[in-house]
Amino acid sequence: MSAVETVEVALADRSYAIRVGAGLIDRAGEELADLLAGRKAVVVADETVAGLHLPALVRGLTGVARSVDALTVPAGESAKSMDGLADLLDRMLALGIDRRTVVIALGGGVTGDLAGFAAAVALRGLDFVQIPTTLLAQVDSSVGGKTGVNTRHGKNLVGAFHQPRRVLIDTAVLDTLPRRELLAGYAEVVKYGAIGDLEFFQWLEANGRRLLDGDADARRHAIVVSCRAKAAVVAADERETAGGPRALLNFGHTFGHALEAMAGYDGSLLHGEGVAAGMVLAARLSARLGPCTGQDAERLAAHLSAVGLPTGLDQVDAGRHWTAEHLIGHMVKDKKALDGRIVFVLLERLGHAVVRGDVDRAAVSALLDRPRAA
Ligand SMILES: O=C(O)C(=O)C[C@@H](O)[C@H](O)[C@H](O)COP(=O)(O)O
Repeated sequence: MSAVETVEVALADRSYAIRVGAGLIDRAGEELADLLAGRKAVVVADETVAGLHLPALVRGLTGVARSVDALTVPAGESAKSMDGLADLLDRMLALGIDRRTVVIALGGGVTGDLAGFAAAVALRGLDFVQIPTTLLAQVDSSVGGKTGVNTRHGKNLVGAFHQPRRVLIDTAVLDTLPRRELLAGYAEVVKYGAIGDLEFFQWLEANGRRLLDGDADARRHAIVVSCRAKAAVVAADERETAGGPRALLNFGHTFGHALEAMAGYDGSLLHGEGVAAGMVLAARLSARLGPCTGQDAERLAAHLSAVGLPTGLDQVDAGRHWTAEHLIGHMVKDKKALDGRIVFVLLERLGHAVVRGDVDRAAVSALLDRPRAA
C-alpha cells in the first residue's frame, strides 16, 4: 500500500477528511469502518464505473456496514436531471433506507452531484461519502458539498449544499480513465493555479504532461494541491456568499456553463472542456478590461491548448455557430447573477482572480461575436 495523504476540510461539526492514495477502494472497509458500523450503506454508481470498481467496493464494505446495496445510474451528464433524481430517490426508498443509512457515491461528478443531492433530500438528509473516480471529481466536485441537478434552464440550477462525511480518492482508478475524461479534469486542476497559485501553474506548465501520461507522483501531488486549495476556500465561505471567496472557484464557469447548456448535455461537450474554453474566454475578457495582460491570458490559453484542451468557441460549438446573444441568454441565469447583472470571475493577473459584477455587457458581446464563415 502506497502512502495516503489527508486533507482536512475544516467546517466545525461538519468537518471531514479527504483521503488521497492509490488502492483506497480496496481498503474502503477499513477507511470507512467508523462511519458505517451498524448502518445500512447504499452505493450509487454509474453504469460504466459499476463494471470497473463496484465489486471491489461492495466486497470491502460487506461485513463492515449492516447491509450493502448497490444502485446504478446511467453514465453521462444527462443522468443529472430532475427525472434522474426522482428515479434514484424512488429506488432508494424501495430499499427501505432509514435515517442512519449512508449513501456512497462511486463515480464522476455527475454521480456525486446526483447521489449527493438525493442524500440531501431523502428522509430530509442522509450522511454521504464521496468516492470520486474521475480526475474532475477528485479535484473538484467531490469536495465542498455542492450537490444538484441540471434543468432545461441551465446547469446545477436545482440543488443543495450537503457536505460529505468523508472523501476517498483512489488515485489508481485514473489508470482506466479515458484520456478525454482525464483532460477534462485537468482543466479544473489548471483552474487552481490560474485563480490563486502561480507557482502551481508554473509546476503544471512543466509537469502537466507527466500527470496526464500516468506519472503517479505527479498525479498525487496535483490532486493534493488542488484539494488543499479547494478545502481552504470552502472552509472560508462554505455557501458561496455574495462577494465571498468561494465564487472564485467558478472561474471559467460562467462561460463554461453557458457552453454546456448550448451543447445540450449530450456528451458532445464535457464539463471540463466547457470550463477550459470558458477560462480562456474569461482570461481574454480580463485582458480587455485590465489590469490583466494579454500575455497572461495567452499563457493560460497556450498551456490548455498544449495539453489538448479546447480554448476557443470554434473548438466547442462544432460548427453550430453559437452567437453572443445565445450565450449571454444562458449567462444571465447563472446562479452568481444578481439583479440581472452577470457576475464574472476574472483574472487580475495569472495566479490571482477577482469577482466582478460591473462588466459591461457590450464588452462580453464584443468578445463572443465571431464573423460567420462565408
Ligand atoms: O465548488 C464550487 O464552489 C465550484 O464552483 C466548483 C466548480 O468547479 C464546480 O463545477 C461547481 O459544481 C459549479 O458550481 P455552480 O454553483 O456554478 O453550479
